[in-house]
Parts: sequence; structure tokens; C-alpha cells
Amino acid sequence: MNDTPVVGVLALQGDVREHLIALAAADAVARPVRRPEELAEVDGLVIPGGESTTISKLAALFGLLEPLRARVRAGMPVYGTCAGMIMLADKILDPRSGQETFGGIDMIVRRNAFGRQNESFEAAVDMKGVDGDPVEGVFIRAPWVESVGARVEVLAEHGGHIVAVRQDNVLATSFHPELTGDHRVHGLFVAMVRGSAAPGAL
Ligand SMILES: NC(=O)CC[C@H](N)C(=O)O
Repeated sequence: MNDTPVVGVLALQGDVREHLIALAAADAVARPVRRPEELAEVDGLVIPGGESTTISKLAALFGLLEPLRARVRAGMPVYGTCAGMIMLADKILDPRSGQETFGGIDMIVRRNAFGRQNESFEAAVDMKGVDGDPVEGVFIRAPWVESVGARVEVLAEHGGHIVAVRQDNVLATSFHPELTGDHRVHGLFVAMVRGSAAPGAL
């Protein structure tokens, strides 16, 4: 791949702009993705935080559910934050009726596990694959990971709960690095897109 990968941000709902800025700061060409034709043109994709039930509905409406599932299966690197993490789980513990995910990580997530909007918090999180100081984890109605399959690498925990994981080409965090101005997690993802951060090497 050339040195500057093109990384899309799924732009159906959620904090799209913040991810576009963080990806550009991490040396990717970043662009919003709303249509299957746009999905076909990116080397990697970020699924932002927002509301997973809304993202699920809009993805079906925009004809993106199947094309996106197919690209994840084909090995396209994908990174989901918060609602994006939920969208990448093979299973949701407490889904709304009809709520679908793209899947990609053999895990079960619990939505809103850390509490409601007014219980949002920040915490220092030590994350495997991110050198130096802990990352500032911003948790907003965040999910946690209840359980993972054998192929899932746990990258971070907070309060005894799994909050960052990777399975092969798919990365997910309960928290929102795009809101902190610290672009190291996006840097890790861009390295995955470039093919320079192999699974198990973190
Ligand atoms: N900040 C977020 O992305 C919140 C996620 C939200 N609780 C959901 O279930 O989708």
C-alpha cells in the first residue's frame, strides 16, 4: 500500500468530524463514507460513537449492512469507538429489538454498561499497542465487553472490565480517543491499515 492510506469514517450518525480530524492528524487521508460506492474506495474505516441503534437502522437504510460485513470479512481494517464498538460485536447482550451489528469481533458487549449520560467520566487507561503515558479514556454511556472468544486480544481494561480489544483486522474501544487531541490510538489504527501493526505484535 502507498504511504498515505485512505481511511473512511462511517458518516450516518455520531461524532464523524472529530474522527476525520484525528485521522488526518495520524497521517491518513480521511473522508466520510455514506454510500456503498464510497465504502469501496477506502482502505480502512472508522465507526464513530453515537447511538448504535440509530447507526444500525441507517446502515440498513443506506444499503451498507451487507457490503460492510463483506469488507470486514475480507480483511479491511475497521476501528469502532463506543457505539462503533457495539456495531463490531458479533453479539449484543441487551440489543433493542431488530438491532443489527456488522460484527467482526467474537465478543459479547453490554450497552450503556458504565451508566447513563450524566455518569460519563474520564479515566487514564493503559492500552497495549500505545506507547508512553496511559490514554485519556472518555467514557460516554459506554459499553463494556462482557466476554471474548479465543482469537480476541484484550488491549485494555478499566475497573475490571474489558474496554479495548482487537481481533485480526478489527479494533474497538469503549472510549473516545477522538475527543482528546491525543492521536495515538488513531495512529495505531492507521498503522494497521498500512499493514505495519500485525495482530499479536502489540
Ligand atoms: N457515546 C456512545 O457512542 C454511546 C453509545 C450508546 N450507548 C449506544 O448504545 O449506542
